[in-house]
Amino acid sequence: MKVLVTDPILPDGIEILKKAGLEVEERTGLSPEELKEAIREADGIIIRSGTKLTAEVIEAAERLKVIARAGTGLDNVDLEAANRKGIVVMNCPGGNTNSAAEHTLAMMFALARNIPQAMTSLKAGRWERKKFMGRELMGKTLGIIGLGRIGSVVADRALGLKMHVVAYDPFVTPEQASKMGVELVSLDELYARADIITLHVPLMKETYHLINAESFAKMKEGVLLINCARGGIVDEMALYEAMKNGKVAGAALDVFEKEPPDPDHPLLKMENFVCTPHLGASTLEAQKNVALAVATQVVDFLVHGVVRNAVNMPSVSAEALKILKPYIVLAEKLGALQAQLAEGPVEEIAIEYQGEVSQLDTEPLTVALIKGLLSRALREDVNYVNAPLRARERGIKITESKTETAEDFLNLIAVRIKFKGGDNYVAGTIFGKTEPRIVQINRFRLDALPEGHMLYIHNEDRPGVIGLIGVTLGEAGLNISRMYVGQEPEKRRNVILLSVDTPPDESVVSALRNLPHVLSVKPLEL
Ligand SMILES: NC(=O)c1ccc[n+]([C@@H]2O[C@H](COP(=O)([O-])OP(=O)(O)OC[C@H]3O[C@@H](n4cnc5c(N)ncnc54)[C@H](O)[C@@H]3O)[C@@H](O)[C@H]2O)c1
Ligand SMILES: O=C(O)[C@H](O)COP(=O)(O)O
Repeated sequence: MKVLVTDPILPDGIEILKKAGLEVEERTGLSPEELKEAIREADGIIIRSGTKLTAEVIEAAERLKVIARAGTGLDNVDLEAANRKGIVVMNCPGGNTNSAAEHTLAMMFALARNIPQAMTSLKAGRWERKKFMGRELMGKTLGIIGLGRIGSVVADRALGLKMHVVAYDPFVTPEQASKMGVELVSLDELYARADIITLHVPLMKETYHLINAESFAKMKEGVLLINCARGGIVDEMALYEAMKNGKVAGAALDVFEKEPPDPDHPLLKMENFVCTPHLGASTLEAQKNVALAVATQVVDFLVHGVVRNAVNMPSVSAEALKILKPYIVLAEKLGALQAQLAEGPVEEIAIEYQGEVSQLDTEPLTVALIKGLLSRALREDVNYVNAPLRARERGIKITESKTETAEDFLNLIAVRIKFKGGDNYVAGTIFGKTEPRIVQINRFRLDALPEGHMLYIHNEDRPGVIGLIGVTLGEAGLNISRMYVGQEPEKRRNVILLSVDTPPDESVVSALRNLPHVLSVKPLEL
């Protein structure tokens, strides 16, 4: 079997692959066309952030079984395309955490003491002691957005520097944060209080341009900004404007929306702009960790059939998978639904398996449910193997119970979650042998296929409301492919679950929210 390696990894990893009898083809710097050609005959591919595995490239693969990322971020892999082709996608989270955190600290010091600018000036023959007046970090407030693996290491080191640390992470509880010595605050409070802001969230739909003109307006005058997470989280043109008008006194980026950035990128011309070419994980230690981990994982999978750190596949035998698959899909969707309905960090998940499903091995279902729930927050860092661990790390209590009969269905998976300030109940079943259905959301009974872009609407049960919703969506060019209505007759209230062909944007959602008798509207992705 052949493994294609399209970004540099250390020879230690290559050795492991070869020793296991795998043929290795190392080809870095390929154009998309060359990549399509090279991937055609590969059984496995090892990448870092330099290789873009788009749907088109993945489609070209004829016998690819595994995509393995020597590192963390998987935003350069089209997961949907890999899922469609049944290709296992795995990463090596953790191996470069320390290096990425240390790079963030290096950026913070560089900004606070103008080190790169002062060095450039001195090398140009100048001696400008007055110009490069710096600031101390001790006593300053560091605002961390994303208190995961890297964010927590940055917090720990910053506390050692005697800084105050505040953080925003909607998926972390105040108790977990305070155990780290960090005060959990809202995003607006972080903007208002932080002298330095650093980003440690994955790049996904929800975090794209998270830092934009509006956010800069809420920040302190003279704030410093660091992004060692992913390009695209910061709107670079908005940053340029904020630096030009003095709101941001300095910024340090290790990552760019387009890598490498165009040479005439306006930020590259700013004196108070510090940058590195995506070096967060570029240390011998981190590269050794990820090279060894990625090669061992690929050998384990291709040679021994063992899956580790996969983000898109449960670890069950092929036989059992046939029976469990529809329930795995349902459980994961119930988890994703609960994650999107929750109004705060999840504290408890109680899962009840009723009827036929209670007789099966429900462990992979519970794991899939937790993965569905946590994927909203952790994306590439949660998989079928580590989902329970990640839930435990976050202090989420999980209970599982089974009853042999289900009142109205042959099988039912019911999930109640408690979050700060409330709880939600959802239940789903499998119709026939394979069709997942959501049959209850809180008090509302319905019969909905959980798939794609959906809108979850609460409304008063009055004539004409459904018509108005249809017209509003129609005027926005959104096609309703399915509609489910659940009723609560005593309170004359409905829930409506709509499937739409394309994701509704914020203007459509707010137009729906403003309709008479509509109580709430939530877009969902299932
Ligand atoms: N510059 C580099 O070379 C380098 C190296 C490693 C990782 N990274 C990047 O850093 C990112 C973070 O890595 P990690 O290992 O800490 O991941 P992680 O999954 O451990 O942590 C991410 C945190 O972000 C939080 N989060 C998710 N959505 C959020 C939102 N909208 N607002 C606030 N918080 C949110 C999650 O709850 C989680 O705690 C990776 O996704 C990767 O893109 C960059
Ligand atoms: O997500 C990661 O692991 C980092 O961004 C490292 O990327 P790299 O492997 O391309 O250095």
